[in-house]
Amino acid sequence: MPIQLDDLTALSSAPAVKALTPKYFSSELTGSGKGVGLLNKGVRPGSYPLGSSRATMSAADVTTKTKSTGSSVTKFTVPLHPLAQYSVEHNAAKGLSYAVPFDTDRFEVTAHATALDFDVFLDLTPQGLTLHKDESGDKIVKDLNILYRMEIYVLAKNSGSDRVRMVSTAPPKGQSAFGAGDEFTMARWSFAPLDDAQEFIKDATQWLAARAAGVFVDTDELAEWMTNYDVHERICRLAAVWEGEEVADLLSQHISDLFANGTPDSTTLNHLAIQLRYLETYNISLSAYRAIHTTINSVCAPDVANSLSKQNLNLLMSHTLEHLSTMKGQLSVPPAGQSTNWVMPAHFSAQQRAAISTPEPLTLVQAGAGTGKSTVILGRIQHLASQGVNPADIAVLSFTNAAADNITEKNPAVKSMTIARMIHDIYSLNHPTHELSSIDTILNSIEIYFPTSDIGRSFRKVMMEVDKLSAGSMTLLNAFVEKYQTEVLEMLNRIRQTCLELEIVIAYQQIDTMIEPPNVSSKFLIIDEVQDNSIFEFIYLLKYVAKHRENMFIVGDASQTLYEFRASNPKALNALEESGVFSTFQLTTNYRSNQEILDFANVHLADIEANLAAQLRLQANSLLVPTATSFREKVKLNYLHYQRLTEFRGDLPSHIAVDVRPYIEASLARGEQVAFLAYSRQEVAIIEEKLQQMFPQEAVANLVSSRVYPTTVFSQYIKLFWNDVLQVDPADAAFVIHKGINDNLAQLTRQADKAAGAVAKMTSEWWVASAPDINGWVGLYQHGQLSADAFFERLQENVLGYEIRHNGIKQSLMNQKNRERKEKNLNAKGKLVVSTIHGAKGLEFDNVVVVHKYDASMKEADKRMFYVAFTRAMKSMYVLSYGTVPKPRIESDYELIVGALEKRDALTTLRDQGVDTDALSDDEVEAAIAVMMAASSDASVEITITDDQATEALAGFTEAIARLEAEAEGETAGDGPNPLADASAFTAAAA
Ligand SMILES: Nc1ncnc2c1ncn2[C@@H]1O[C@H](COP(=O)(O)OP(=O)(O)OP(=O)(O)O)[C@@H](O)[C@H]1O
Repeated sequence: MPIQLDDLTALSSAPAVKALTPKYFSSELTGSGKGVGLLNKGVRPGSYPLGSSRATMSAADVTTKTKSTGSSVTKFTVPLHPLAQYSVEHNAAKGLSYAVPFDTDRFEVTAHATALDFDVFLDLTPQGLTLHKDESGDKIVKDLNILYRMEIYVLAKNSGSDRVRMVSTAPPKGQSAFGAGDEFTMARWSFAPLDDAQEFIKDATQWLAARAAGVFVDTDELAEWMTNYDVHERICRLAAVWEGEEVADLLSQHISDLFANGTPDSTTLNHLAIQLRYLETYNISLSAYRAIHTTINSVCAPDVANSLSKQNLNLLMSHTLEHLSTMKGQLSVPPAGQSTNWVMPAHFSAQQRAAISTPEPLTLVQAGAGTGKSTVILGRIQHLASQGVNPADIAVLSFTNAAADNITEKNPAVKSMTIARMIHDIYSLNHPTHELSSIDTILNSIEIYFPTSDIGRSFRKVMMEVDKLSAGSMTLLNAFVEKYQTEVLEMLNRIRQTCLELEIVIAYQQIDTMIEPPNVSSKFLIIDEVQDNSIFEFIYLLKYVAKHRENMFIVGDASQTLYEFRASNPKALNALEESGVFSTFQLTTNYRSNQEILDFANVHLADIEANLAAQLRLQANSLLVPTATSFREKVKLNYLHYQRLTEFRGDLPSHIAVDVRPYIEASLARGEQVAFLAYSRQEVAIIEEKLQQMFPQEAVANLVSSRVYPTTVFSQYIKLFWNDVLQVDPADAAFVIHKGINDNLAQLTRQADKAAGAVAKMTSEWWVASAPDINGWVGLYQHGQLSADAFFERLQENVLGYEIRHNGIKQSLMNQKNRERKEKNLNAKGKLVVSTIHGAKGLEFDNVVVVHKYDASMKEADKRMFYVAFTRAMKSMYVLSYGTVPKPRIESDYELIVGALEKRDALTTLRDQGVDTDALSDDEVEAAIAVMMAASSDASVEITITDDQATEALAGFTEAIARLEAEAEGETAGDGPNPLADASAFTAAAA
C-alpha cells in the first residue's frame, strides 16, 4: 500500500506549482527575484552604458539562443518573447492586432492631457537579452543588457478595446474626432528605453501636431514608471507564457491575422517559417503545439499547412499523427480467432493482459519503472503469434543493441533491431556508396571537395549546429535537405559518406521512393523505450507505419527519458496520449522493488514534469504494508552538507569506507549484491578503486562503457596541408603524409600531446595498409599510365577513406567490447557492481547505493535520471546525497514519508485495538497518535515529545473518548464490538 502522496505534498513546504524564474531561459540568469543574482528585482530599464549609444548597441534581433567564447569573454544571446522581433517588425504594415496592456502595466503618457480625445500609452516587453561574462580577472564580471520591445498604444478616450492593429508609421489624422477605428499601436526596439522612449513617443504622435498642441511627455513621470517597472517579474511572466498554453494563443492569433486575407506573400511565409522554427528554442508543451497546428490547418491551404508544419518537429509530429489518425481503419490488426493453443500465463496482471491482447491498431503502453515493460513486449509477441500472426511479420525496435539481442534470443523468428539499425539498413540499400562517418570528417570532406560552393558552406554550417545539438538544428537540417536535396546528395555521393543524422532526415524525405530490405519489413511494429527515441525518429516511424498500414504497439516511460540531448522529448508520450490517436494503457504495479523503496521513488516521480499528465505512481506487487521502521531499514538517506561541491569528490572514498561500509557489509553478509550508481564516470571510478581496496576478495564489476572519439587528423591534414603533398614526387607522397601528420599534430587536433602516440600508430598502420595500392599507382604514374593529378586524387581518397573506416571499425569494435564486457559482468553476478546511472538503465540489483547530487532547482533531465537510479533496487537502497543546502528537500521529504508512515502505523494500532478512528476528528486522531508515540517503546522512532505535549495530547484524547461515550449513550447500541471499551483500555495503558 503506497502512502498517499497528496498528503505528503500538502504537508511539504515545496510549492505544488513550479515557480518559473528567469533560469527558464538560461542557467546563466541567476537570481531568485530577491536582491541578489544577476537578474534580480532591482533590475530596471535604463540608459545606454557609458561609451555606448544606439549606434553601438543596435537592437539587432536576439532570435537565437547562442553562446560564443572569445579569449576569456563569453557572450550569450537569449531570446525571451515567443514572438520574435522580425515577426512583429516585418509585419508591422499588415495591420496585425496586438493585445492592449493592462492599466497596471502601462505608462499613461497623456495622463494629464484631459482635453484630448485620445489616450497614449507606453509599455515595454523584454524581447531578448545579451550577457557578457568576463573571466579574465580574479572575479567574474557579468554585463547584462536587455532588449525591450517599446510599444505605443494610441486609443480613443476611455476606449474599451483589448486589441489594436499595428502600424509601421503613425497614420495622419485630420481634425475629425478620434474614434475606435483610428486606434493603433507601434513598436520599436531598444536596449535603453530610458534614452529612447521619449523620441519614440514623439515619432508615434507627431501627426497630432496638426490638430493639437502635440503630446507632452513628462520625463520625470516616465522615469519613475521605469523605476517601478519590474524586469524580473516581466521575464518570469514570459517564461509562464512559453511554458503554458498562452504561447499557443499568441501564435494562433498571429497566424490567423496573417492569413486573414488569404495566403500572404512568400516573404511573409518565410518569416512565419522562421518564427515556427524559433519556437524550438524552448520546450513548449505538445498540447500548445497541437493548438498551433490546428490553427495552421484551419486557416492555411493544405499545401501551405504541409510546408509550415515541416518547420518545427513538434508541429510535424502533430501533422503526421493527424494523417495517421485518418487512416486508422486501414492499419493491420491481429486476426480475431485463436490459432494456437498458447494461453496467457497466469502471472500476468490484469493491466498487463489488457495491453498484451489489445485488438487496437495503435497502442501506447505508458508504464512506470519495473512494471514489466520488457515482459509485456514478450507477451505481446506470443499473443500475436497465438492469433495467427506470422512471427516474421513482427518487428521489435529497441533503443540498445543489448535489448534487441535479448528479443532475438527469446524469439529468433521475430525481427529485432535498434531503430538506428533499421534506418541504416534502409538507407544503405538506397545509397550503397555512402559510408557511415563522423560529422567532423564529413565537415572536413565537404571543405576539401567543395571549397568554393555556397551550398557546401551552408550545409557545413547546418551540420555544425547538428553536431552541437543546438535546439532546432534537426528541423533546420530537414528544411535544408528538403530545399537542396539534389545538391546534398551530390555532395554525399562525392565524399561517399553519411552520418546517422543525415540518414534519418534523408530516409524521411525519401520514404515514398526508398526501397526497403526484407530484413526490416513487418506488419506489426513494436517499439520499446519509446521515450528515448528522438522526435525525428518517431515522426519517421509514424510515417513508416502509415506507409505500410502497420499495427503499432509502443511502450515507454516518460519519466525515465535519459537521452533528451538526442532531441527526445519527455513529454512526447503525453502528447500521444492526449492526441487520442493511440489507445492508451498504463502499468503501475512494480514487480521489482518493495513498497518502501517505491514510496521514496514516488515522491521523486511526483516532482517530474513528464509525469504530470500520466500521473503514474508505483505500487509494489506485495501485500506487505511498510511501517516507519521498515522504511528506515530499507531506505537510508545520508545527506552531506558541503560549502563547496568540489570538495565532495575528495571525500567520497572516506564516505564509502566509513559511512556506507556497514550497509555494504550487511548486504554482503546476506549474500546479496550491492550496486553503486553515480552520475559521473569519475565518481564511478573513485568508488570502484575504493571498493577494490576495501574488499580485495570481491571482484568489482564495472558496467561503464568505454567511449571512442573519432579521429579527424587525416581529413584535417588534407584540408590544411595537401599542398605540401602536391609539391613532391608521387613516390615520396606517402612518406610526406606520414611525417606531415605527426609533425603538425598541434594544428590538427586540440589534444596533440595526448594523441601523439595513437596518431603515430595510426599513420603507420595507414602506410602499411595502403602501401600495395599506393605503390601500384606510383608504378602506373612512372609508366605514364596515370597522370599526377589522377594519382593525387586517388591518394587523397585513400587517406580520407582510411579515416572513415578507422573510425567505423574503432566504434564497432568498442561497441562489441562494451557489450561483451557488460554481459560478462552481469552474468558473473559479482556482489559489487559500479555503474553510471545511464549504464544501469533497464537493470535491477538487490541493493543499491545512489550517489545523489542535491540541487534545489534540479533540471528535469537530472530529476528523471535520479528517478531511474531510485528504481533499480529490489531490496534496499542507500542514498548518499550531497549539496550546498543546509536543509535540503530530500531530507524533509524523507522525514515526511517517515511521519506519514508513523501516523499510519499508529492508526493501524488504534484500529487493531478496536478504535473506530473514522469517528474521531483529525485533532483527536493527532492527539491519539502523539500519545501512542510518546508511549512507544520502539527506540527507532525518533520522535521527541515533551511531557507537557504528552499531557496535552492525553487530555485531548481523553476528551475525545468522553465525547464518543456520550454520543454512544444517546444511540442504540449496535451489534458489533464496542470500540470504546478497547480505546479506554488503551488510554489507561498509555497513561
Ligand atoms: N506479472 C509479473 N509477475 C511477476 N513478475 C513480473 C511480472 N511482470 C514483470 N515481472 C518482473 O519484474 C521485473 C521488472 O520487469 P521488467 O524488467 O520487464 O520491467 P521494466 O518495466 O522493463 O523495467 P524498467 O523500465 O524499470 O527497466 C523483472 O524481474 C520481471 O521478471
